[in-house]
Amino acid sequence: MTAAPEPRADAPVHTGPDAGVAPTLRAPEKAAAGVDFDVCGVMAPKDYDALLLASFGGPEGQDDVIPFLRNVTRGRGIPDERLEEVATHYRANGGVSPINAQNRALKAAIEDELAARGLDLPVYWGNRNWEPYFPDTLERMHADGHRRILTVTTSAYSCYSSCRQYREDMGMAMEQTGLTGKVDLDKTRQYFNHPGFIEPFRDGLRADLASLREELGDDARIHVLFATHSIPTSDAAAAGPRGLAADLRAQAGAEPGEEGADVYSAQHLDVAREILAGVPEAADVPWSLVYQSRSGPPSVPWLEPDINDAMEHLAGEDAETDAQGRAVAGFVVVPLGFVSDHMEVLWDLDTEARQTAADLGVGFRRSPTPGTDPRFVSGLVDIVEERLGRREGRAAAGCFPAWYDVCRPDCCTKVMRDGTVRPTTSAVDADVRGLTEHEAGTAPAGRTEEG
Ligand SMILES: CC1=C(CCC(=O)O)c2cc3nc(cc4[nH]c(cc5[nH]c(cc1n2)c(C)c5CCC(=O)O)c(CCC(=O)O)c4C)C(CCC(=O)O)=C3C
Ligand SMILES: [Fe+2]
Repeated sequence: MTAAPEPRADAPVHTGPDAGVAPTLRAPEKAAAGVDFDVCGVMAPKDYDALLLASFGGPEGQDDVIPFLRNVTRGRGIPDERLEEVATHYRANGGVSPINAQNRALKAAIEDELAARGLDLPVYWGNRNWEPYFPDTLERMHADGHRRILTVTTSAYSCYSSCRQYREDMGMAMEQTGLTGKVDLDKTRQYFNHPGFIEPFRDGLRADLASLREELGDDARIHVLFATHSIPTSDAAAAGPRGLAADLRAQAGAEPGEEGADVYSAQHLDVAREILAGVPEAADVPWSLVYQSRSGPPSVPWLEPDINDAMEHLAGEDAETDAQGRAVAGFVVVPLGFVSDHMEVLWDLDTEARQTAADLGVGFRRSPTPGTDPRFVSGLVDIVEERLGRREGRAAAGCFPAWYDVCRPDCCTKVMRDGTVRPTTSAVDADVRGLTEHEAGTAPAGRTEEG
């Protein structure tokens, strides 16, 4: 048995939206004519005939909880004790995840926005882990006559769980339903850096800082925690297209394993800075990027520090005071990793982290996620309009350009425990294995890869 590594409790502390070394992506190369994507991952506009809102899914009652958790963790070796533990989060809420109601509301908001723009594009909803499942939704869409489907997911960043796993589950659903080759199934770009995703967080941070200052006094030391989902460090290292993490490390001077040395944490740091750049009231407030909702065996390293460990480190008995001799008096938590206030937010932040703050005797605020904020909804529809060829330019804030419509070679790869690589949609992996990136641009999009 190898001992599990000590969890890291401290997070690098930053002040202000200091840009650091801005990473840039490789200069785009243009693909050969006649293909519908180029090496930069921009897909030529298509006349899509339906939208698929793709999400995680969640249980609708106590009887659904364990079957849902088995779906989520199938084949990934999450210990039963962890499932029982996570089940209690859902059980405390009547066995109901808030995520389905949130997705119904988001779907309705997208429909309204499409209608307001005169776009006649029916919206369907499907999930990875609960009803309505992808295969059922895709069969329905096909039966309703749709052949060119554009998917919008409720996941903003790049990593296996937030991007590729969606594409794989859609690829599996296409094979399972026999729709491969009969239906075009594309996916919108990851939108972590779209202004419509970022702006709502600014309002939340501004309001929560003000309210915490009102409670604690203007001189109180406040620390902002930008919280996202932890992932295995191996997933973080593999996030984004092949080679990009190495480019980032070279440009940012970060060592492997350090914050910003992988695409996942670099995207989050950049969004944190962009949120701060729009909140002058937070200019002098120290902040950190922290992680939540770790699972999996302790022997497998995940991104750290955990939010609770970081709070303890920053505000516990052994914490250091600042130059004015002040201890941390309160935390504002900005859940920048999430799209809606689902169970991971309600439990891990509003229940656990809030309790940690209470135990430490410090103030606590948790800012809202974008949810159905009109700016967020409008941003998603802007991205849809990009893909329909109805919109010039691809809005993107911060130091990364607009992300890829078509995932780049080896993007967020994960080899399954049984050694297989699963089919995907919206990617070029199979086509470029063993080829140069440029040659990849001549291969047809959407082919499946064999393990
Ligand atoms: C990056 C990321 C996001 C953010 C991006 C996005 O939003 O997509 C996310 C979202 C979510 N994660 C969710 C729930 C769960 N995630 C789990 C497990 C895992 N998540 C992972 C990563 C992520 N997860 C990983 C690497 C695992 C372990 C391996 C695996 O099994 O893949 C487990 C299993 C039990 C456990 O926690 O160990 C559950 C129940 C819900 C639904 C909440 C609700 O019901 O309201 C949502 C939106
Ligand atoms: Fe990806």
